[in-house]
Amino acid sequence: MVAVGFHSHWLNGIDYIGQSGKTASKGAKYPPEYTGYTFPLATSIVLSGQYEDDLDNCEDIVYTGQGGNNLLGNKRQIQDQVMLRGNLGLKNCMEQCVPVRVVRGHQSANSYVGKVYTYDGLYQVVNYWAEKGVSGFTVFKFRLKRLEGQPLMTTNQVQYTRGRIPNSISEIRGLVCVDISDGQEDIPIPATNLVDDPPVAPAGNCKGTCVDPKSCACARLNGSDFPYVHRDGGRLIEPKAVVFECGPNCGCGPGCVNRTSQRGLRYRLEVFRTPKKGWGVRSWDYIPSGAPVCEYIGILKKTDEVDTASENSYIFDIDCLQTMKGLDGRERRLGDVTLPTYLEKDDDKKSESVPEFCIDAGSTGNVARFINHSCQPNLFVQCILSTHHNIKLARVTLVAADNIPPLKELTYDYGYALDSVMDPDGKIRQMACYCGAEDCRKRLF
Ligand SMILES: C[S@@+](CC[C@H](N)C(=O)[O-])C[C@H]1O[C@@H](n2cnc3c(N)ncnc32)[C@H](O)[C@@H]1O
Repeated sequence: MVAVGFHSHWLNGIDYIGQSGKTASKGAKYPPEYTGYTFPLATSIVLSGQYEDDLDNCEDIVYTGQGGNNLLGNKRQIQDQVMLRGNLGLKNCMEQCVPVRVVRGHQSANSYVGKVYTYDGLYQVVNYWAEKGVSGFTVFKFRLKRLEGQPLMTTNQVQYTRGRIPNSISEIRGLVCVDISDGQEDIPIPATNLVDDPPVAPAGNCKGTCVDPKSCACARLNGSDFPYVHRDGGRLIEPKAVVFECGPNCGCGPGCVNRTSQRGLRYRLEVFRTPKKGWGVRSWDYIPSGAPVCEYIGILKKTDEVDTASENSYIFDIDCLQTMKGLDGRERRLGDVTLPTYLEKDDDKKSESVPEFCIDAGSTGNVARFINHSCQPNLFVQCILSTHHNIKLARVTLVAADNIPPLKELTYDYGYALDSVMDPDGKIRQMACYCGAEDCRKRLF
C-alpha cells in the first residue's frame, strides 16, 4: 500500500495529510480543491486488528485512534492517546464531511507476511469520543459509516488471484474434490470452493463420507435429503417409494450414512420353530424403529421363468414399481422421490402390472427367507437402489416399522391380493394365515 501510495505509513493505521491547525488558503502549497479545509485530514485508515478496542461490522466501524499502544503487535495500550495527527485528522474529517478510505487486513497463510489487505471503499466519520480502553488508558473512538451508492463489499471472503499454478494437489486452496471426473478423464479436474461456508462440492459422485445432502447426488434423488439419520447406527426416517443409496460409483466409504442398508446384519437374529408356520425369525436385541434388519437375498430370476409347479414358498416378487405407482391394488407409498425418467413413461403398461423380476431364495438365500407374514407386521419392505437405477431390479430390505422388543417374532406383510395365486392349471390356491393378529384376514392368499 505504501508502494502504490494508497496508505503512506508503514506502522500507523491512520494516514493523513497536512499539519496540525493549518487551513489551506488560495495560492498556498495545497492544491486548490483543499482551499478552506482545516488540517490535518485523514485520508485512509487500516483495520488490522491492531487495537484491542476496535469493532468492525463491515458497514459500521468503531475504530480506535492511534498512539498509546506498545507497537509489539500484542494490541496492548500502555498510555493515553492524544488528539493529534491521525486522530485529529479523523476528527477534522468528521467536522468537514470529508470521507476516508478504509482498508482491511485479513489473515492469510498464503501471504508471506501472513496478511492481505483489501480496499473496502469510502466511509464517513459520524461520531467520535474519548473513553477508557480495556487497559485503562484513554483512547479515542471514531464511528465510521460506509457511504451509500458504492459497490457491495466482496471482501468478507477474500479471494486471491494466484500468479502461479499449484505444483501439487496439497497446494490447492479450498479443494473440495480432487477429481470431479472420478478418474474418468486422463487429467484430473479438481474443484475448489472458497466461497461457501462450509464449502460444498459440485454435484457429482460423493466423496469421503457424505455429510451434506446438497453435495450428494444420491441424496438429491431422495428429495434433497438423506433418507437415514445416523442415530442407532442409521435409521430410515420414513418408508419411501424407493431409497437411492450411494453405490460403487460414489467415492464415499462404507461409513456413509447413505449406505445404511449395506452394512449387513446388526442384530443377533435367531431362526426358531413356530407351532403352525414352520420356521420364523426373532431378534435377541432390541431393534429401533427405522433400522434396516436384513436384505432379502436370493437368486434373481425373471418371474415368468419361475417353475410354478414346484412348491417354492421363498419367491419374493420385486414389486417396487407396482408399489410406487399404486398398481394392482398395491398401496402406493408417499414421498417426494424423483422417479427415474423411464418410470414416467406409460408405454409399457403390461410389464408394469406384473413384477418382471423376483428373488428366489429357495435354493440360495439368507435369513430373510425364514421371516413369516403377519397382517400386523413389525417390519416393512423397502426398495433400495444403489448399484443402478433400474427399479425393476431394486434391492429389497426389511426395515423395522416399530420399536421391536427382543424375542418378538419378526414379520412383514407378504402383500398377496386374495385369490391372486393360482396353480399351473389355473385353479385358485388358498393358504390359511396363522399370524394371530387381531385383525388377521385369515388367509395369506
Ligand atoms: C418365506 S417362507 C417363511 C419361512 C417358513 N415359515 C419356513 O419354515 O421356511 C413362507 C412360508 O412360510 C409359511 N408362513 C409364513 N407366514 C405364515 C402365516 N402368517 N401363516 C401361515 N403360514 C405362514 C407359509 O408356508 C409360507 O409359504
